[in-house]
Amino acid sequence: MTDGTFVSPYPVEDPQSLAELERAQGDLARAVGRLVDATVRTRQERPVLDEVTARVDTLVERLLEQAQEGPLGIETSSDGRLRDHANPMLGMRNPIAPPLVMTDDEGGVTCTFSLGAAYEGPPGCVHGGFVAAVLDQVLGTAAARRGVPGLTAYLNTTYRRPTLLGTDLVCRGRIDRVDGWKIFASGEIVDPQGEVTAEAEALFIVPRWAREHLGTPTGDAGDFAPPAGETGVSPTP
Ligand SMILES: CCCCCCCC(=O)SCCNC(=O)CCNC(=O)[C@H](O)C(C)(C)COP(=O)(O)OP(=O)(O)OC[C@H]1O[C@@H](n2cnc3c(N)ncnc32)[C@H](O)[C@@H]1OP(=O)(O)O
Repeated sequence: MTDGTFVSPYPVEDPQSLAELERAQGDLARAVGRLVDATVRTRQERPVLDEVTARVDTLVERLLEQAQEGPLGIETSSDGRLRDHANPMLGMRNPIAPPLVMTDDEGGVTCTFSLGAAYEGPPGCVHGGFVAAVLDQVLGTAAARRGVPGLTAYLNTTYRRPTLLGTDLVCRGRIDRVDGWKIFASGEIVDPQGEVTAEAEALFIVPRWAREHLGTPTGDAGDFAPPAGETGVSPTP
C-alpha cells in the first residue's frame, strides 16, 4: 500500500534501451509463467525434480544479485507512463499475471483472458478467489479509466456456474454511478457459450490521502474527464 508518494521517476533519456529492457523483463515473466505451469503439471520424479530445483535456486540467486528491497509500487517514467509492472493481474513483469488484456468500450472495459492449471480451484475450474480478482481488476480499471482510480471498498461476487480453465473468457466492466469520490461499477465473466459464469458489483473509493492529486470530483459518471495521458494517480492494488 502506498502512502501517497506515487512518483518514482524512471528516466527515459534513451527510449530504445528502456523498450529493450521492458521487452526482456516481459520475456522473463512469460518464461517463469511457463515454469509455474510446468511445475504444477509435471509428472517427472526424482532425481529430475531435485536437479531442476537446484537449477532454479541458482537462477533465483542470479536475479537477486541486483534486486529491489521491497515491492515495486507504482513507478512513473519520465515520459509520463505509469509502470504498474508488478500487478498480479496484468503486470508485465509478474509471471502469475494471466495477463488480462483490456480494451476500452462503450461505458467501460472489456478483457479477454484464459487461465491454466496454476489457477485451479474445483477440478478443471478457476479458483473462486481468482475469479473475484479478475472482476476486481476489470471493474477497477473501468473506474480508473473514467478518472476515478479508487481502491476497492467492496466487491460482491456471485458465482453462477463453474468458470472453466483453458477456455477463452471475456470479462466486461462498466460504470453504473459516480458520487463524488465513490464510483459504483458492475461486470461479469462470460464463457465461450455466452453464459455468465460470475458477476460482481463493486464500489471503488479514492482514499482521502489521494484526493488532492486528482482535483475536484463531480456528480456523475459522464462528468469525468479521463486522466491526462494516463498519468494520474493509480492505486497499488
Ligand atoms: C487500475 C487500477 C485497478 C485496481 C483494481 C484492484 C483494486 C484493489 O484491489 S484495491 C485493494 C483492496 N482494497 C483496499 O485495500 C481498500 C482498503 N480501504 C481503504 O483504503 C479505505 O477504507 C477506502 C479507500 C475504501 C475508503 O477511503 P477513506 O479515505 O477511508 O474514505 P472515507 O472518506 O472514510 O469515506 C468516503 C465515503 O465512502 C464511504 N465508504 C467508505 N468505505 C466504505 C465501504 N467499505 N462500503 C461502503 N461505503 C464506504 C464512506 O461512508 C464515505 O461516504 P460519504 O462520502 O457519503 O460520507
